[in-house]
Amino acid sequence: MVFNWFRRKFDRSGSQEEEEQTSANQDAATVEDEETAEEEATESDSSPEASPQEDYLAWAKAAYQNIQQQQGTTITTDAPELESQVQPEPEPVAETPVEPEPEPEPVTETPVEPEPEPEPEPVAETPVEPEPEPKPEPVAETPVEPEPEPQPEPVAETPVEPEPEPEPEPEPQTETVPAWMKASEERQERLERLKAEAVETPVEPEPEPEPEPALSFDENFVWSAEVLAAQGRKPEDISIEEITWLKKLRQGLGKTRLGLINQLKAIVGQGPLNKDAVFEIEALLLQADVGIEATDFVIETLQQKLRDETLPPEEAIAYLKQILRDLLDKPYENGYKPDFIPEKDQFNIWLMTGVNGAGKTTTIGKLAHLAQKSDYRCLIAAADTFRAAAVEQVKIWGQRSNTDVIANPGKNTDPAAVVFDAITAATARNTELLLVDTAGRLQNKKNLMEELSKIRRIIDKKAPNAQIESLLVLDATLGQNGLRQAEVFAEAAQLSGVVLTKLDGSAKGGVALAVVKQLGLPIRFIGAGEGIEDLRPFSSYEFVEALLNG
Ligand SMILES: Nc1nc2c(ncn2[C@@H]2O[C@H](COP(=O)(O)OP(=O)(O)OP(=O)(O)O)[C@@H](O)[C@H]2O)c(=O)[nH]1
Repeated sequence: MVFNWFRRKFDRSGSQEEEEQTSANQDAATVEDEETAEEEATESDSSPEASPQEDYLAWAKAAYQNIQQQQGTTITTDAPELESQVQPEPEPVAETPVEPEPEPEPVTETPVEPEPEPEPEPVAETPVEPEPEPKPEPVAETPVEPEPEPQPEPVAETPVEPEPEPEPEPEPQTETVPAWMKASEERQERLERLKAEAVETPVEPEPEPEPEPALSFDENFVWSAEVLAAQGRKPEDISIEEITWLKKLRQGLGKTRLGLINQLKAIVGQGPLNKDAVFEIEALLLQADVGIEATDFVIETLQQKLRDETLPPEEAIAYLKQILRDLLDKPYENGYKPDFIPEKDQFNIWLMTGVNGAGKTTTIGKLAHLAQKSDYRCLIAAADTFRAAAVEQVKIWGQRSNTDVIANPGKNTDPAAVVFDAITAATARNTELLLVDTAGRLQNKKNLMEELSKIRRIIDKKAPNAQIESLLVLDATLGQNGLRQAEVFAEAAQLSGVVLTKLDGSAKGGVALAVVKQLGLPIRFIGAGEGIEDLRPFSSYEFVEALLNG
């Protein structure tokens, strides 16, 4: 079954929460009437005072059964066992946190791939032979690396390093680089890119778009179901992809949430905020990289409310959530359209900008995959010609997402020329979404502006009727530093919004609020992992729930 993420329904305002909750309760009751009469469900049905939590639980069960049916009952976990798991409040979730798969990544070997096919085979050979076969030279094949050293895979992000092998330093690699490679900066960059690539390839062997992997009726499932129910969704409309994503989002924001929620609960709900409380909240928010402007705004708004009314902690937190959602949705009041969906049967061009390393290429691959899955005709333009390696990297993601890539094989080609070619190809193929990779590392703002505006000119001339959007890709782990870089892009490109990447495992999830407050841009997509499925459209409701709900 194809699930269209672009057209997925979700509540943006969160303002209908109560209304939706009632409707969720009704839905749950209806399904229970029709479906198997589980004791629990019957209880909540018959009790006119069923707590919202019980209702959500019933709703979650109905959704769970529905997904089971969709999947031909491949899921094993028994619902009864669930009761015991779900009753406890979401508090202790803390353990589940982050690192969805602390795989040790057998990165080292892969880098040499000249054309790392999306197929898992190349990696399959390399890994440590399970059986010490009597074969003569099992190891001999792997080391045939032509150029870069077996290398230390410094890949800063993945601190997983299985075994610090004999070569611990990231430096030695510089020494061992052949002289010809040191010769030019371009070569150095190429080497860097190969290393970066090494991180991605191993992701391959993971089960990718598999829909069935981790579905069990556990606390995460119930949490996800509650989030969906609160947005007015019906149990029969829920897709396993949504549950999988919400779980990932919640786990990804685990670190940030842990740093916030318990302390906040303890502080708010004690009446008007005194000086100490203000300091504490300020420190908590700044620690989560919410930024000064957004932090001030949040505290002021909260303080105002708490001066007017005495709220118990739960209500104070609910109000705080509302403040955060309003802040995240603010750009829609300032001219940015709330829906960010490529128009079907029209030509849409999305320019992807951002500094190298922010996750631009990965995002393009994930977006292409999302577009393919949502039934769009998609094409990628490899217009980051500033770094030769970037083109190869985009091509790999093109293969992974089954999307053609238009590139110019020449060196130092004009990016605008690549865009020109890509538009020609897109027009001939009746493409609906053209994703354009652009250079992130130009020497200065002037160059960047010139290049982006040249690309825009070409697009305007060659595709005057296209719907053009410009997205800035930002690395959440950089927090405030990333924002500084972003300001340059915000000036250079007429941005339509931001893609926030690497939210998984970052304790700086609050940077989303800083992005919106400081740049005035809406967040359009968020990335919470390196896999092709790990990027989804942004929902302020779901984000805030993942940030502050147990
Ligand atoms: N954990 C995590 N890693 C990510 C995410 N998005 C991207 N990455 C990783 O970030 C690293 C850099 O990603 P790229 O897509 O190459 O970034 P880029 O430099 O902007 O792309 P180029 O301009 O082609 O260099 C890679 O190792 C990605 O796997 C994410 O959401 N979560």
